[in-house]
Amino acid sequence: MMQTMQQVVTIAELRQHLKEARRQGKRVGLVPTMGYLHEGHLSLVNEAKKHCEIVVMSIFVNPLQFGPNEDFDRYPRDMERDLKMAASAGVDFVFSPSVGEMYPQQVKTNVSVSGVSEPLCGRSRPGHFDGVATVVLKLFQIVQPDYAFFGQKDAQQVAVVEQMVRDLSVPVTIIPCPIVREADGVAMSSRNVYLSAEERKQAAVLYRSLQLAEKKVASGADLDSVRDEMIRTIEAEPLADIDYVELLRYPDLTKPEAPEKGDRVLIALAVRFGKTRLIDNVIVTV
Ligand SMILES: Nc1ncnc2c1ncn2[C@@H]1O[C@H](COP(=O)(O)OP(=O)(O)OP(=O)(O)O)[C@@H](O)[C@H]1O
Ligand SMILES: CC(C)(CO)[C@@H](O)C(=O)[O-]
Ligand code: BAL
Repeated sequence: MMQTMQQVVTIAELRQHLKEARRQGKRVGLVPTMGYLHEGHLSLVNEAKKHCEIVVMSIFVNPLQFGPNEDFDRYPRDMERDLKMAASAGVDFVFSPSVGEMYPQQVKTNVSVSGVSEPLCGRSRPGHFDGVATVVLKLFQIVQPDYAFFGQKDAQQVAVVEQMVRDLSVPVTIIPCPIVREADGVAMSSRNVYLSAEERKQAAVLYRSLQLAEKKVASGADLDSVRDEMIRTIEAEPLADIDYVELLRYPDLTKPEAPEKGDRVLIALAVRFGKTRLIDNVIVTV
């Protein structure tokens, strides 16, 4: 019989439910999100259901990972809609704590992963990955999942979480999941709702530039010249304002002199359209 989904807002209550599930020998999967769900999030739930009998989705807009001038206050939120979508995707528990439940006192502990947190979004959003690592470790402590599911759209986030799990021997298996895209190639993202019609149209250049680069890198082209060509392609759209375009070895995120056969290269970008900052990437094996 299909179990009905439950929304849980306290750590204590969630722990109680999961203790019972674990006692029955069920595997627990965690899908961490910030809500305002779309097909990208639901693909993580689908994957989780393949591995686990119990799927927990967290919905929490984590203030620790937003800079002072970022969009924490205006981040899109719609819990009613999210609950309906999560239920029809087959989530068992939505964990949606308040900020006060997660952080009842000023947080004095910071989880900081050096190296992989530093380039790309780490450079543009100082402190962001400390906030991510801290909340993800806290969610792991609360849920104690067997598996946790993360989208490759945030490829650097996957690298940071995997490094943290290895370094701290966290007993969880991380499953990275492929990027889900709209028909024109734009990666699904909660922040796409901020885009005007014209910005949304021009945003299709991001995946076009990634596809172009993917082909060139796979056939051994020089990485700096691929980067230059991507920048020219993106800048042809008048509303696109580049934050970064980088090609780095994955998952250590170091700059390869010349990639060797078999190396994985992350081609990553962050581009602003008006006030909206979009990220996207592809990973190519040379
Ligand atoms: N298009 C997508 N395909 C696959 N996974 C995705 C996609 N978009 C988000 N995810 C994953 O869902 C999880 C939760 O992400 P989050 O709630 O921040 O969504 P988001 O759409 O990326 O939001 P944002 O607009 O903040 O970037 C992350 O692991 C993220 O990588
Ligand atoms: C993993 C995460 C839920 C932590 O707040 C967030 O960074 C996200 O949505 O990718
Ligand atoms: N998925 C990324 C979360 C953030 O932008 O803060």
